[in-house]
Amino acid sequence: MKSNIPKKKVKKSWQTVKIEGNVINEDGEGLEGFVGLEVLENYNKNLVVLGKKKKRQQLAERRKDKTKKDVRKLREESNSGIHTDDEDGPPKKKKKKEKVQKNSKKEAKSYPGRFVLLKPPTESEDTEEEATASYSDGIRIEDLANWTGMGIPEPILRAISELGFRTPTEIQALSLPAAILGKKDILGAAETGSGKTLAFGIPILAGIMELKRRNVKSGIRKVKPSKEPRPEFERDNLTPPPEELGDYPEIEESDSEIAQKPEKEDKPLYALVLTPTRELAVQVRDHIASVAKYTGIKVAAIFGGLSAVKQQRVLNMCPEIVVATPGRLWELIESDNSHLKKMDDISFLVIDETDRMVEKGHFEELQMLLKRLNTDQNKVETRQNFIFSATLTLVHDLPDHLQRKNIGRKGKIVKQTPGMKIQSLIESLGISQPKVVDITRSSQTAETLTECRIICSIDHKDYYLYYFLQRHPGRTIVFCNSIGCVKRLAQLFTLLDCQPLPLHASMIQKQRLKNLERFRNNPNGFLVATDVAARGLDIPDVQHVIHYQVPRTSENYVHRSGRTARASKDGITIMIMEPGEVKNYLKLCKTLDRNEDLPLFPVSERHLNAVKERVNLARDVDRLELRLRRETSQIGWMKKSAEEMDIILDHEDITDDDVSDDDENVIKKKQEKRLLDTKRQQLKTVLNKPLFPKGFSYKYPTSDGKLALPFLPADSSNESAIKVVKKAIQERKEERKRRNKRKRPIEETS
Ligand SMILES: Nc1ncnc2c1ncn2[C@@H]1O[C@H](COP(=O)(O)OP(=O)(O)OP(=O)(O)O)[C@@H](O)[C@H]1O
Repeated sequence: MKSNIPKKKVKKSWQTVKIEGNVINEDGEGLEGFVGLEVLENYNKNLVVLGKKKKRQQLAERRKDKTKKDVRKLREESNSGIHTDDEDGPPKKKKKKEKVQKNSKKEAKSYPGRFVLLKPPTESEDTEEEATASYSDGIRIEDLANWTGMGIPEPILRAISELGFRTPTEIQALSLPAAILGKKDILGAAETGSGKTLAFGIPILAGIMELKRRNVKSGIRKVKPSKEPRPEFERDNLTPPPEELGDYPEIEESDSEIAQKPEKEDKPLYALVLTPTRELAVQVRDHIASVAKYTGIKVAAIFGGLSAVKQQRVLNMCPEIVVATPGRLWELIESDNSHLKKMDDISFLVIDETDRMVEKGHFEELQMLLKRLNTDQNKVETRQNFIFSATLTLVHDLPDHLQRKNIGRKGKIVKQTPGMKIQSLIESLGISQPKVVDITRSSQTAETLTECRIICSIDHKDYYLYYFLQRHPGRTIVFCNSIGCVKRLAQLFTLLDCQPLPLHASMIQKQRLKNLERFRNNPNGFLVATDVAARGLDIPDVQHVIHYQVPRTSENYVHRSGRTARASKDGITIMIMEPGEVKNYLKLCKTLDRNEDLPLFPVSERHLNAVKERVNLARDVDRLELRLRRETSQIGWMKKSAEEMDIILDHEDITDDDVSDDDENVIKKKQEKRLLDTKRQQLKTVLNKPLFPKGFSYKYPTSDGKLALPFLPADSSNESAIKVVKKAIQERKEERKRRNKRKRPIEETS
């Protein structure tokens, strides 16, 4: 239905409305209960009807005031690097007035006056409606108040609201205003899982929107005015009508490398995000794309292991943001990809996991890329850079050989400080006076992370790992130091029916992504990985991280452990260490500022025997299978070569199909096969029995290798791993207190 009321007459109070025909139904029935009509502006089906416009205006006003204040503050703070073109400054009063008028005209044009049949609200109902006014289906306007004043454009806020993020995380709150309003380079260090991706993702999207609005192809710090009218959907702080938003392509969660609808158009390449691993590139793309949902900005991921031709095609769609691993990116640059030719003009550069990316001997392509990007000083100055990692400011002791060099030397080689590390990064990456946001704790790990260890002989590691997996089901990642170790564990734990999912660099990329997806989808998923999965991967609800071997560097420990306890959730990390690894462990404790040993994880000794029986049987099966496989493949290879060379093989080289039953080798092989069948059967039988019958007590291994009894209740069978450790720590504390109390009277009497 349409109102005939001229727009001028529309007021916010009740009005008489001239209507044609019946408003209820054609025969006039159903008018009982009809009380009145209200005239509405800006009515649309997705928004709550009453008071909406008022609410929106108030919110826009509040945001504008805060934004103005922030801009003023940032301008005062910043001493360089910020362009102060007139157009960049706060809009002049007259212009602003004109703009507001223009906008309201546009609004009036796009929202024809409508009316709706409503029961007149009572005072209290009206208030109630205001309070529950929905910004999106999930979050109320009030709930996004924490995101205001940072210069985040409305379409991004809308996506944030849909993601359910009510408050910016600390790193986001500290980085966003400086990045969006101040156009500062950001060097951000914050614990794992603290939301660093959006700390650079949101400013990039906001910056691209600004550049598009101003019709500028490159250089966020050199913003120029545009005579073009601002597109409706990009009006900051104003809710775009859902009819309009509906026309924008929504991001499809799919396997494709591009997260939005393909579109053939020659658009600038605004931003480049570099990540150290392929899986991280995919994840960062998806994360940014989820926030870009209503901006129309496209994000693509370019990484090795998948078809380069396919990725060329993706780039031909001109995504504004490219997330890439350095190797594949360089390969495509060298192949003269037309979209990547625009790389020299990018306005935003992100180097995620920077400390890893700039490590010597890694990512030579990154150095080449930086050299190219930093050739033109004008472009360097107008580009905004983001340097992020959880271990950006982590510094190490001098290595032994340098410490020895220092003996008797005058100009001593000094240990690098976090400040020195930052300075050298700034110099090597060619960034200008960044805002440094370092909110890492001295321990470097997340506050919600519980850390502990298990000490055992190298041979017993499998027992403890199997024990843990059986005793504490839940999404678990086991990290190893080598691909060989991952392969061995994957084999062994498959035999033990644990369904491990391996992930390492020599697997084919499709399988890597598939395994990660399977892990993500299984609440009891068990991923066995090398450090390729250590950095950045954000898999929800990983409960346990196990270091099967002490990591080689403190950084690896921090990042591996950071796959759990993310976004303020609890998590536990357990280091399984053998005596040969103690030296590395101590070094790690020193670098990470640990004054005390990590607590020991409680293990029930009683059940270790059953665990050993299973693991030993699985090991036997594994060994026998491997031997038979080797023999078979060796014979196959010899037969193939013999055929090719047209020669006849000796008896002992040929399979049992080709020789008589009394051949010694054949007899041996048959015996092995029988043994393998028996072992398989035995393993099957023990795996069918429950390992942990209800009700048992814990014991945990002490540093001298003996198993001590922590003071735990007899039946702790349903407790989580975190609870078990926390209890053990508490009990140890109390035991220490008791011991000290017992000692004191003796000391006092002596
Ligand atoms: N403001 C927010 N509120 C709630 N959750 C958020 C917010 N911002 C990001 N997240 C979520 O927090 C999780 C961790 O974010 P992200 O992966 O960006 O962390 P990170 O700091 O980059 O971690 P890492 O150092 O391991 O790479 C993600 O699941 C993300 O969706």
